[in-house]
Amino acid sequence: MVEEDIATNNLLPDSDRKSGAVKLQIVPSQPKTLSHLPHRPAVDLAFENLTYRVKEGRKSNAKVILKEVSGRLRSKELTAIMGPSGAGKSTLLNILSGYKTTNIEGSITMNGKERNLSLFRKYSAYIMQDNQLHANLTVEEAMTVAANLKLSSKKSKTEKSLVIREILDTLGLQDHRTTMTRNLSGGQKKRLSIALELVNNPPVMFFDEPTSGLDSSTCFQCINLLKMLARGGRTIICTIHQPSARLFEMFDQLYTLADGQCVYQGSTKQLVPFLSTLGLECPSYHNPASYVIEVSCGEHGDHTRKLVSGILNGKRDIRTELDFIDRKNDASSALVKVHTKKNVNKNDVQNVGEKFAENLNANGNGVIKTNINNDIAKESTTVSIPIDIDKELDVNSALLPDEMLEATENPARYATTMFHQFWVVLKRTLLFSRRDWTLMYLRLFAHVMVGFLIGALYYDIGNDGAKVLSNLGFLFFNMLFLMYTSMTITILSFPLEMPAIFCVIYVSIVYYFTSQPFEMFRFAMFLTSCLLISFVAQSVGLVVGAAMNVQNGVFLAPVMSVPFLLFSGFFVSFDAIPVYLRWITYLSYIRYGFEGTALATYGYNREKLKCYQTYCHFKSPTTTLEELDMLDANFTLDIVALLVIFLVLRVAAFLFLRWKLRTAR
Ligand SMILES: Nc1ncnc2c1ncn2[C@@H]1O[C@H](COP(=O)(O)OP(=O)(O)OP(=O)(O)O)[C@@H](O)[C@H]1O
Repeated sequence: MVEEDIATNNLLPDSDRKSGAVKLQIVPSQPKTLSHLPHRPAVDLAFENLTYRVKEGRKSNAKVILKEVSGRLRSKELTAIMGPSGAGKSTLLNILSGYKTTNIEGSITMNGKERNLSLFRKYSAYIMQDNQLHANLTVEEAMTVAANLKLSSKKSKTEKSLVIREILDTLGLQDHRTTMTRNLSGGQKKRLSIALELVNNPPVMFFDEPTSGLDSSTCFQCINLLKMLARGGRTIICTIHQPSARLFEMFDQLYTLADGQCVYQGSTKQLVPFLSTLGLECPSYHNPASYVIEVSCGEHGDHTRKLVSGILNGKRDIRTELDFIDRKNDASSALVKVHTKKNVNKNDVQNVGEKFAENLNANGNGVIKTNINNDIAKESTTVSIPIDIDKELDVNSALLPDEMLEATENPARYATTMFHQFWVVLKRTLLFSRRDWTLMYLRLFAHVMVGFLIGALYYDIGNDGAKVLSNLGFLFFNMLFLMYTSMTITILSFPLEMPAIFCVIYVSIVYYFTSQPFEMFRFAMFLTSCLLISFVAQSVGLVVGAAMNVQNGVFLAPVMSVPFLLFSGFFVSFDAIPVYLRWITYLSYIRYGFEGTALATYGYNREKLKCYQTYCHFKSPTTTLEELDMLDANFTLDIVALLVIFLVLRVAAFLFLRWKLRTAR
């Protein structure tokens, strides 16, 4: 990563020293080559008459969030999407990135052709504001997971390590490769988010407020990095809230929205002259970025309509001064030309002015003053930055020339097989489990503690004919304990962890201390029932976690379990349940688990229990099963039922997740 060395005054030329200016030297500290990444074509994006509506309340009420906006985003350029709060920046970014796909009208093209969404998703990355990093992985581990998921499994381990090393070097994270991601600074986290996406070498990268939460120096480094990525041939688009003048001038292009319409599209340098053509003079020493937001907010009067028509709601693109004064071409026909012309050089930024040139006069605005200059960025800042960005940040991005796009148009959607992805994610999950203290040790502690407590409470009752009812209470408690410990943890910490080990430990402790029959097959049956209850309960947690938010889930999952507990056969035997309610017992997974453990302990011709009193009603295990209406029960059926419920719940969890993702779009 680029590092800033603020040189002391004595390193400055005499003139600067006298004026008190501090020079900021940008020193590239790392080699910047990304030559081992997969090759990708450069991608230009264009959108035309984009309208986005959301339904509010009754069907007839549709809120229009984007109103027929057009625009173009080019490779090799760093584009900022700016605008007042609520203007529609995030909405536009979500639509362009393919994150939102419904209720959209208008067209989006990729290198002049209609966008193929699945191809585009492969070629683009969307880095959200809150860095979605896994706290319990080191930088290198996180990168390895990304490389294993995103790079072809044909690539060897060494090749993948080379890619990782190269990216970490370029982004200045090599020294932090063994640091846990939770310990990284804000700027480093942002860089790691970018590094993780770079593995796939996406030619288009979207950033939602990449500078939020960063101090000014880190903001500068972050935007510098984005610029470096753009210079490598990528199309970099980010939303940004009122950047400083210094930051603003680092962007190549600006796309400004106000109230869902485009009020400016063009180079950052042309913003002030353009506004001036409409009679909006940005005062000297005023940040142009602030000024355009102020204008968009209506602080200088209502100019939105004037700006929208001045820029043709994004159909115009102000790249050079010529774009204001060229009256020869008709705007709409010029645009049509761009969209239909087959051999247009999409990356030729120099030609764009011509492509989008149109008659400003149509809007009743005169020729601009060409010498208008807002030089706040140059003169009011005491820190000048002598950086030749194009030279310093020369990144070989491994992007393909345009003509090779055809050859790569139909790549497989994922670089690796589903099984391989599953394996990588499983390994990562196991690693999390090992490292997550609360998840691992607290749960282990809870299971061991409760195991010993139950062992002490029900000590040696399993073979006592006088304590059979207590023993049944113990069997039922097992169901309760395993159900709640497995269920709630998945609602809270989606995705699933491994409840099996804890279940085995707990069951071994309580089985021994409560003196259940010491026969291997009975223990195996007991353990199988308990394990399946854990898995089923965990799946209930997954369904609830996938279907609703944590607050509702934590409340609803236990509440929803109450009927299953009531109909488990412990509180009311099957025959005593009203006929019209009996069907619920067939859905009660607790019933199958309880029945399984009861059969394991009292079924299969177990010999009579010991009796230390004159009369023990439950001396014969058959009597117990008879009282529980389990004489005809079948252990295999219980296991099959639990397996079916488990599978149904897993499928339901998957469907809920898919539904949730779809509705978010
Ligand atoms: N699903 C929705 N239902 C109703 N209104 C919505 C919905 N999504 C977005 N909006 C509205 O659309 C407008 C644009 O929202 P968006 O999040 O794109 O704004 P923004 O420019 O990114 O704002 P900010 O800078 O504050 O994040 C807002 O007024 C918002 O309330």
